[in-house]
Amino acid sequence: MAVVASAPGKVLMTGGYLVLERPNAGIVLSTNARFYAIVKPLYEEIKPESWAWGWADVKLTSPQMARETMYKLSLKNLKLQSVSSSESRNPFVEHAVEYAIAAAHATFDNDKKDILQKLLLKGLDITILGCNEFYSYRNQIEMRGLPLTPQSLASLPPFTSITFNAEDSIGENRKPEVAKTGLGSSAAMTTAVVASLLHYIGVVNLSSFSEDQSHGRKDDRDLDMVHVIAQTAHCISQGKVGSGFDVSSAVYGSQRYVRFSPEVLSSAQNAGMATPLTEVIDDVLKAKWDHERTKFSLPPLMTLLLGEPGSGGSSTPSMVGAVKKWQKSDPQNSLETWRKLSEGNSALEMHLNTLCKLAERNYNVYECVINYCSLLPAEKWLERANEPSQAEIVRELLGARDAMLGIRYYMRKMGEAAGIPIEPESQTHLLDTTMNMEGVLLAGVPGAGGFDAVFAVTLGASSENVTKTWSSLNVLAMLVTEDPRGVSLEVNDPRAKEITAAVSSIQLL
Ligand SMILES: Nc1ncnc2c1ncn2[C@@H]1O[C@H](COP(=O)(O)OP(=O)(O)O)[C@@H](O)[C@H]1O
Ligand SMILES: C[C@@](O)(CCOP(=O)(O)OP(=O)(O)O)CC(=O)O
Repeated sequence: MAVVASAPGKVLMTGGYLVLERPNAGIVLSTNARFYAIVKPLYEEIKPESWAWGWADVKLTSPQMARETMYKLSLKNLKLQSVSSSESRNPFVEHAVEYAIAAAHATFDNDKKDILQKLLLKGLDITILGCNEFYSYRNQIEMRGLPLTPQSLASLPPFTSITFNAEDSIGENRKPEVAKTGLGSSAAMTTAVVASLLHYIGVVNLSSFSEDQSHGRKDDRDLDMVHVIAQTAHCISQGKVGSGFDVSSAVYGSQRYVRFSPEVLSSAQNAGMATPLTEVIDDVLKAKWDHERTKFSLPPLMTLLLGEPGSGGSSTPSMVGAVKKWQKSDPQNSLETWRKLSEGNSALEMHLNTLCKLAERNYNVYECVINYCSLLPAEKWLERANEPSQAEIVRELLGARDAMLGIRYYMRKMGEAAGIPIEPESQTHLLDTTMNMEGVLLAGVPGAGGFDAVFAVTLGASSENVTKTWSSLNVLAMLVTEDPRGVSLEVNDPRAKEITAAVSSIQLL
């Protein structure tokens, strides 16, 4: 029957660029924006001619891109061949399918391989769906004459069609193919496809990673398999080995992340056309995956907000290229800037962790401080503390703010030196204004920076006012919140659930 799995999008709060090099850490928050993959057989019965030819049919549907692609999967070498036009191809999903099936071959005994063969001969029908939050709908909202508010976003049907950026604006340093918000759609998409397929063919059992059973999980071995296959597929499809924080958070959820050594992927990168895929995946599975993942979540009563200033996103690979070029051309200054950034990242992490501990130690005092700070601008926070335990919490809040200001300063510096807009002036203005609003702890450009959505962390109930002020500043507050869950097995096709949710949210407006 149909298997539906989902994986979340992310916000890299600290560690942009630095996380590309071990042992620098990045703090990544996973979000409620999820990518879904639905896998089911194409045919009820095995088609007799498939037996003879050793090919299985694979159909990939992306309703939001109005794309439907047919492939033939060779059961001999496990490679996919498209029988549709080349522009509708999706390398992320193609690699996800090939590697997931190769993982089965690398781990199954002969009996299981026979069962797999029969299952594949029924064909694979794969549908991929990304939540609206992954994509920019500003243009549609403006065109429909709706206000730039989260309520307007909520009125869009779930899994709305994606806007493509104009062709003449795509390319180096400019805009990506689709108008995206920067939540990591390709990583979440690849992970969701790998998870649903590995579960469908029986390589993993994700039943304990469904929403209602997520407390009783025993170990992460099945997730580790999803991670290795999704990470390999994502890197090979992108043609580059990034830090992998986006795939890691798509698999495991919010975390503090230190990257894997790129060598673990060398056999996949160096594989020639003739290298058997099973061999490649066997090597990758046996490689020494040395990434580190530690639990991380925002302290209580803090809310992650994302605001879309409206320029259709930035192209990350070209920004990474520029930073690497600058590191080579000016090793001394770049090292110094990275050192400062690394200090700022550690300081922010430390203050947030301390705040979690203080909340645990005395929740009442913590709640009281957060509530009064949520009504005041930061410079008034300490004035209001009337006992040492309150002042202790405020000092941590102010420490987190200062660390963020330092991070922003050095990120801007790095952008200027590398000649790329990591925190462009328009974003600086928006972030400064946001950080001066009542109840805002911090704000910044996530990940690689640029013109993607900005993030803010707000205290208590202040997020509502921030959202309103953003709207008056022409910034669209997105319907994104932190959700620490990683991969999840879903009970239903999300379109059924989303319709119910959309109807109730319209009734609320
Ligand atoms: N719903 C979708 N259907 C098919 N492909 C998608 C979908 N969403 C995203 N993609 C693919 O992912 C790419 C965007 O990935 P990427 O550039 O990594 O952006 P992001 O920052 O969101 O990860 C798109 O160009 C497209 O190829
Ligand atoms: C520069 C980076 O460290 C962070 C990029 O983070 P983003 O969150 O901006 O990523 P995209 O989803 O690709 O836009 C590169 C990396 O870590 O791989």
